[in-house]
Amino acid sequence: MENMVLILISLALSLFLAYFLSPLVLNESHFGPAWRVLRRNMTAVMLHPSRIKEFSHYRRRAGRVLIGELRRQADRGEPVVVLDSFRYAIFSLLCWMCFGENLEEKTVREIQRVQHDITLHFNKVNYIFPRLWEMIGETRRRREDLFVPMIKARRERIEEVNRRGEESFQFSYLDSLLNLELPDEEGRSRKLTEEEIICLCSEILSGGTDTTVAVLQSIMANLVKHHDIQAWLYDEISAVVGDRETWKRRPWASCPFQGRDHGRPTASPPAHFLVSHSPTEDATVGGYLIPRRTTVNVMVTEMNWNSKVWSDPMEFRPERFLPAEKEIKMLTFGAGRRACPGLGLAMLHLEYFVANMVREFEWTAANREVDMSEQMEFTYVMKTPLKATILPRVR
Ligand code: HEM
Repeated sequence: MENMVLILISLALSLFLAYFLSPLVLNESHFGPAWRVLRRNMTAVMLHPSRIKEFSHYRRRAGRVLIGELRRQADRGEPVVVLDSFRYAIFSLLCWMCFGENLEEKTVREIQRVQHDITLHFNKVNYIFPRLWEMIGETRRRREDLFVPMIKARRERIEEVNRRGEESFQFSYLDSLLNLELPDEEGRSRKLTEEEIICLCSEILSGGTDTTVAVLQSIMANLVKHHDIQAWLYDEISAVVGDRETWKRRPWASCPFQGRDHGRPTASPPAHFLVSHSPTEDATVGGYLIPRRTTVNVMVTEMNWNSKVWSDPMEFRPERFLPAEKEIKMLTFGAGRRACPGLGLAMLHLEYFVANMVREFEWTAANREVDMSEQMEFTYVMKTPLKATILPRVR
């Protein structure tokens, strides 16, 4: 009887979540088999390494914004609290990549507020917030009010570019979505609706911001804590700066960023679980049968904390990721067909921002202890945001 009640409650909760959140996110079940076309568009068009290179001027601009903001805070002679500056820099960069225009700060901040509220609704759903439906409706309207004019303007801009035969036109994710043809059930093709485009742009903004920001803050906290490693990294950066090829030949310079398959130099990744997975056929893993359609939650943090897999798993020891030592023992970005498509971009952004911040400033702790304990928000974040004293380096 008790089991029956639990099953009914779970069912009701699932329907509730599906119904209430569907206006904000669209998943594989919304698109059916056409979802593969979208995934290909994201990995092979938007996030392909050659495309990522094209966004380098946005990266430089975001880097300047971040360093400028940190410098302003440091000039006041007070310790800097870095979280908001990190979040704004990463978010603006993703916004420019998504919408293709150098959006003004005011617009970026408005989009940031809407995206933040969407994330908040996800968290509040856990407590079945009474005004949830009303709030979701309101957030959805605000998001539409912001995104629809940008979509329209972009559509017109593309038409104008085609008419004039302009060549130098900066690609954006939005362009790829406006171009896309999805197969429908009758074998014809269709364009994406405005609502679908909004949700897909929103997905990349929320998927790429809090995750990267959580890792960025944790890397900087570790460099503040381990001054010797920061000094070593500074020497490496100074030796290779401006020379991407040399950087590539000196893999130890990238160690704090944990190579391709990792993502966080501390013991836990920003998501403690992957998104739930489910095998389409019976499978056997490590001698255990996983029946078809079982919900599988992969506890990635447990892997990182496992002392049978890692020696001193809680220690910050970037050298463990030197190529000679490196093995794939983590699933920070997931694996398989639903693995994170933003892996390459996230690693690049982390390298870029950390390298610039270490090159510009010497970082020391503002408090005696850097508290590395975590708490759950959209991702796992530092419970006490990093506060540091930064001194411009004399070059
Ligand atoms: C350090 C940064 C990041 C970490 C640790 C991270 C981690 C993850 C993880 C664990 C998943 C679920 C994978 C699975 O269940 O197998 C995921 C999915 C996803 N990530 Fe990331 N991510 C990061 C950055 C990014 C960036 C920069 C973007 C986009 C620009 C992005 C976009 C996405 C998207 C769209 C999905 C959903 C994929 C799907 O449902 O098929 N992520 N990420």
